Amino acid sequence: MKRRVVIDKVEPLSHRWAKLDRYTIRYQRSDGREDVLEREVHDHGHGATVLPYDARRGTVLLVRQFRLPAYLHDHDGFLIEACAGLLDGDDPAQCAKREAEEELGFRLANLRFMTTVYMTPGAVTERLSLFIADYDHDARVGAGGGEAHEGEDIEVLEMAFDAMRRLVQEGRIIDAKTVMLSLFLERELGLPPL
Ligand SMILES: Nc1nc2c(ncn2[C@@H]2O[C@H](COP(=O)(O)OP(=O)(O)O[C@H]3O[C@H](CO)[C@@H](O)[C@H](O)[C@@H]3O)[C@@H](O)[C@H]2O)c(=O)[nH]1
Ligand SMILES: [Mg+2]
Repeated sequence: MKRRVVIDKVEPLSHRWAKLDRYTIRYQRSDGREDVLEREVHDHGHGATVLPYDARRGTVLLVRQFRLPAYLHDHDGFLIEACAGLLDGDDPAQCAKREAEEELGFRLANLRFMTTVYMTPGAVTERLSLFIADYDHDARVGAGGGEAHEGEDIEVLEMAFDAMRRLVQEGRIIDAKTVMLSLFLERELGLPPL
């Protein structure tokens, strides 16, 4: 069978922290005709994210940090999110555990893989792996907060899972991975709607 996609040209537009390339492709449409398309693709690697849950206290751990892209578009920029990070050579589960220690200051147990999703498939190559895990206060390994020398300034939030669910329902948690993880944990716990 003839290939539907042929990459004719890749032009680097910016190769700094992330890579932005302009691709010229020949794409065979479903009606059989061929289109020549230009698409700009952003590549900063893949990532992992985790929502830790303390079943005894009914609490979750989240982070709040400044996100410039949100600030530029109708938000104060301080998003409430699940802890997350770029893989940096680790596999997704190792990455989730490492980021939990760096950003939250907790060692996680019983990490459960939920799914891997494309966050922005029209423009960004990233695949993000989602996990839920257990934590408790005996597994504290540090203050959290992230890597200050890399410009991270992360506030750790601990709240009742019900409070998190309300923030999602009210549209005050609007980070996609965080909303997804809230729904996964809700399903895992078999909770009725709020
Ligand atoms: N120099 C430079 N550094 C950057 C830039 N953008 C981010 N960084 C730095 O790169 C690091 C990224 O931190 P991580 O904790 O590894 O990732 P994240 O920003 O939390 O992103 C995670 O969640 C995102 C989705 O919400 C994901 O897109 C991402 O892949 C990852 O999983 C931080 O130290 C940040 O300061 C940039 O344009 N330039
Ligand atoms: Mg992070």
